[in-house]
Amino acid sequence: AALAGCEVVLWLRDAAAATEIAATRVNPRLPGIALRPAVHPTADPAALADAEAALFAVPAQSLRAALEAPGIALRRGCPIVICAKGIERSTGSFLSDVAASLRAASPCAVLSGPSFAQDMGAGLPTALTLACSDEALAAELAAALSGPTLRVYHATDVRGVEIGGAAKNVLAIAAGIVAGRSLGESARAAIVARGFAELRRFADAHGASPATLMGLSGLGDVVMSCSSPQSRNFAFGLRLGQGATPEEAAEGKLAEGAFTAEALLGLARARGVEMPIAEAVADVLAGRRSVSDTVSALMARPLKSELA
Ligand SMILES: NC(=O)c1ccc[n+]([C@@H]2O[C@H](COP(=O)([O-])OP(=O)(O)OC[C@H]3O[C@@H](n4cnc5c(N)ncnc54)[C@H](O)[C@@H]3O)[C@@H](O)[C@H]2O)c1
Ligand SMILES: O=P(O)(O)OC[C@H](O)CO
Repeated sequence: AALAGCEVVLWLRDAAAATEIAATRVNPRLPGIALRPAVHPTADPAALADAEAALFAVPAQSLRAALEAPGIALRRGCPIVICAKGIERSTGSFLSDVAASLRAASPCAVLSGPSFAQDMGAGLPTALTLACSDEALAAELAAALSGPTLRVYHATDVRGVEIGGAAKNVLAIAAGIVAGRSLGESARAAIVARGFAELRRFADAHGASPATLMGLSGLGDVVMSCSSPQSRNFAFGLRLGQGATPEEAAEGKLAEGAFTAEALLGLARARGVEMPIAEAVADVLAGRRSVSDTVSALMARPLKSELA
C-alpha cells in the first residue's frame, strides 16, 4: 500500500514489537526490507479509526481474533480486505464468512495471488487479484493498492479467490512431500496437475467460477507455491518428505496448509467432492498414514477418466 502511495497505519497487537519496528524501520519477520516512510507502526488500535480500508494480514486461524481485537473501532462501512489464505479450522468457515459474521456493516474483500512478502517488499514485480462482491469497490481498492511494482486485478468472485488461496497451501505441502521424498519431477507435475483438478472440483461445488481458478489466485499461486522452497508450505512438505515430524517440519514458521487441510477435507466431504491428495496430506499430518503408504495408496486408486 505504501508503494502505491497510501499512508499506512501498521497496527500490531504487541506494543514492544511496534516500538521496535518504529525505531528500526524493519519488521524482523521481513529482514532486509526497510519500511517506507509512509508506514506508521503502532500498537494503538484507535489509530485505525479513520482508515479508508483495513487490510488484515494475520494467519487464517487468527483472523477472528484480529477482527475482534479489543479497541479496534473501524469507521462504519470501512472495507475489510482479507490477506490471509486458509479456512477457519474450528468452524470450517471460509474467511469472508468469518468477516461477514463479525462485521456485517463492512464490505469484505479478499486479496490473493502469487506473492512472497519478501519479493513485494523488495519492489519486485507482482500481480494479484482483489475480489469483492461490489465490483466498483473491488476496482477502487485494486487501484488504490496498485503501483509501479504491483498490478492488482479486480474480481467479484470472492469464493473462487479465497478457495484458490486456501487450497493451494495444502497442495503445496503435497508437492513439497514429493520433492522431499525425491520421487522425481514427473511425480511432482502429476501431483500438481491432479491436485489442481481436485481444487477445481471443490471450487465448482462451492459455486466459484472456473475462470477464477485459472487466474492469478488459482493457477498462478499453485504454480508458484508448488515449485519454490521459498514457499513455507512447500518447504514444510519438503521436510515432511525427508522424514521430519510435522512439529519439526514447521521450524516455527507459518505453514497455513497444515491448519487448513482437515477443514478443506471436511467441506469437500460435506459436498461429496473427492480430494484424494488433500486427504493424503491431512492423513500424513494427523499421523493416520505414513508418507510411503500414502504414495502407494494414491498410485493404487482405480483408473478413471481424466475429466471425471
Ligand atoms: N508472507 C507471505 O509471503 C504471504 C503472502 C501472501 C499471503 N500471505 C498470507 O498472509 C497471512 C499471514 O502470513 P504472514 O506471512 O504475515 O505470517 P507471519 O507468521 O509471518 O506473521 C503473522 C503476524 O500476525 C500476527 N498475529 C497473529 N495473530 C494475531 C492477532 N490475533 N491479532 C493481531 N496480530 C496477530 C503475528 O504476531 C505475526 O506478526 C497468511 O494467511 C498467509 O498465507 C502471506
Ligand atoms: O510461504 P507460503 O507458502 O505461505 O506462500 C506465501 C504466499 O501465499 C504465496 O502466494
